[in-house]
Amino acid sequence: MLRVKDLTMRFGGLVAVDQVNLELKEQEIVSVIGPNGAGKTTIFNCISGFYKPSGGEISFRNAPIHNLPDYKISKLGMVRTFQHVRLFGNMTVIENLLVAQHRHVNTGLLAGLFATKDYRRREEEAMERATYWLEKLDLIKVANREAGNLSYGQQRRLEIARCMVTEPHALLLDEPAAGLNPRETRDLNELIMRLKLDYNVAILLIEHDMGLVMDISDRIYVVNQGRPLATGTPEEIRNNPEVIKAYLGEA
Ligand SMILES: Nc1ncnc2c1ncn2[C@@H]1O[C@H](COP(=O)(O)OP(=O)(O)OP(=O)(O)O)[C@@H](O)[C@H]1O
Repeated sequence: MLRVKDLTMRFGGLVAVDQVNLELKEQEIVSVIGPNGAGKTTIFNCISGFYKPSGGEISFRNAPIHNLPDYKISKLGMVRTFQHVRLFGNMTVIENLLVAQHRHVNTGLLAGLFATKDYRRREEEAMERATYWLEKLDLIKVANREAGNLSYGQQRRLEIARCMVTEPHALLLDEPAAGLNPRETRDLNELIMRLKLDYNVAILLIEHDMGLVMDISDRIYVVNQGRPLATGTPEEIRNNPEVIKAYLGEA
């Protein structure tokens, strides 16, 4: 579904990502791990169209995407969350989910002005999807609260809901467990598994919580100083001497 070939990203003289290859298949959970500053978020920014890569190729569902801007990539069905929550803090929870869908589906201005039948049907469907995901993510009781007033854990769930209302094929999660307590992390673990199994979403994950990574990943890529270091199953990665050295070297 997603193929990254020889991805390179330079910032001036700094090579933040150096010839990284990566693949995400249907219904897979794949994690990208590595010490701080390894280049993980930069890889995500290139894949999701926030940065234009300096080199390499990225394809999604057999179409090249490395020259596309972020909004076009999300329309193709690949959406992401951010390391630092980015919601519309002054809008209500439900409004955040409706806006996400408006930006995704092109509803013409005229159709909106004249409230055509087709427009009303799409509005209803958007509301149904929003309600469905609020229930799934235990946010229905706060549907009318301003997003900025939610607890941190709720905001992180809302970010995932905001992705899921667009019914994506692939979901990129940037440190979803950061700042969560152990119970919230366990719920997140369960949720990510459900997204894969029940909604057929392929998931690419950046995460520092090794318990979560080892538990849910089908495969793991390790990057160090922008370069690929190892790839394999959780078991293989856990026992890889190069990986152990890279992590211990950091400590
Ligand atoms: N926009 C940018 N301009 C210049 N340098 C950048 C930019 N974004 C990232 N970098 C640099 O690229 C390198 C990789 O950063 P990146 O944020 O991708 O690492 P990371 O693995 O996601 O780190 P962390 O685990 O701390 O989030 C770092 O040296 C960083 O300073």
